[in-house]
Amino acid sequence: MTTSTNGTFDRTPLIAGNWKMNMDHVQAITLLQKLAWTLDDAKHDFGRVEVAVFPPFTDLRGVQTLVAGDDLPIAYGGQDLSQFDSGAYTGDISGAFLAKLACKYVLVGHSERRTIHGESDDVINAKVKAAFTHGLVPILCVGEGLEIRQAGTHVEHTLAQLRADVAGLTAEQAAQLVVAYEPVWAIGTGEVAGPGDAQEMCAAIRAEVGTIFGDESAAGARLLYGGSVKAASAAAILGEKDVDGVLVGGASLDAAEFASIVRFESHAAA
Ligand SMILES: O=C[C@H](O)COP(=O)(O)O
Repeated sequence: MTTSTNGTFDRTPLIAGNWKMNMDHVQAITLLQKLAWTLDDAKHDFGRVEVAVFPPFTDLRGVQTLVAGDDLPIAYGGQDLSQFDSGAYTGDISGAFLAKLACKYVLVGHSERRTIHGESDDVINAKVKAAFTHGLVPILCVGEGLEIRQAGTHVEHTLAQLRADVAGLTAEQAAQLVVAYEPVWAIGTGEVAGPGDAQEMCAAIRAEVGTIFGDESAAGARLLYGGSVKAASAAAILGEKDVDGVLVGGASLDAAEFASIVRFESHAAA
């Protein structure tokens, strides 16, 4: 199966910016406007390389208003959702609320949710299903910690997470899924997994999706790499054939840096 060869992509690349717990609702508007202007100046072709941002929940209404008002071709989504639809779940956010705000995507199972909030694969599996129930595309995050990487069992570990998190999906849902491989040891540390590491895992994930759901799902699912991605490191990672995009944390808070990650990919694809 071919994915990206000489700049031709079988799947639309996705460059996603996870703002984490940064940017209040006022700062969010400034950042998004700057990003939109920078990409507009660069004549970015959004049909060729998709751009999405993941602001905190409190920013989403403002983001929706700006995107709709200025007709911005930038997608957005929540950083998490509840596995439940509604009810007595203090502090949680329903996928229905995200859908009502015209979110396209939602992050599920980010390593910070797994470690800080103790989310299990069962919960993450329920959240992936809840996303589909509400018409959101889940960006499922998987990846190993440093000890597992050092033990050399990172592929096995990550595929076990994947299997648990996608259990019970249909082949059609799996074909729409986005999976972000984020080695925990590379998140916010400045340590970037090499392009070869990203490709190794993305190829393994694609093969596993094929084994579970069939070839069509494997060909449709988009696989991202995340972990200390900067403009300087993005191009080489995005040049790997099974890597369909990047999930960017820190560097997405700087409009110019994030835009150059997006633009480099656009140029590579041209
Ligand atoms: O969701 C994004 C990842 O956690 C990567 O974050 P980072 O680019 O700051 O390392």
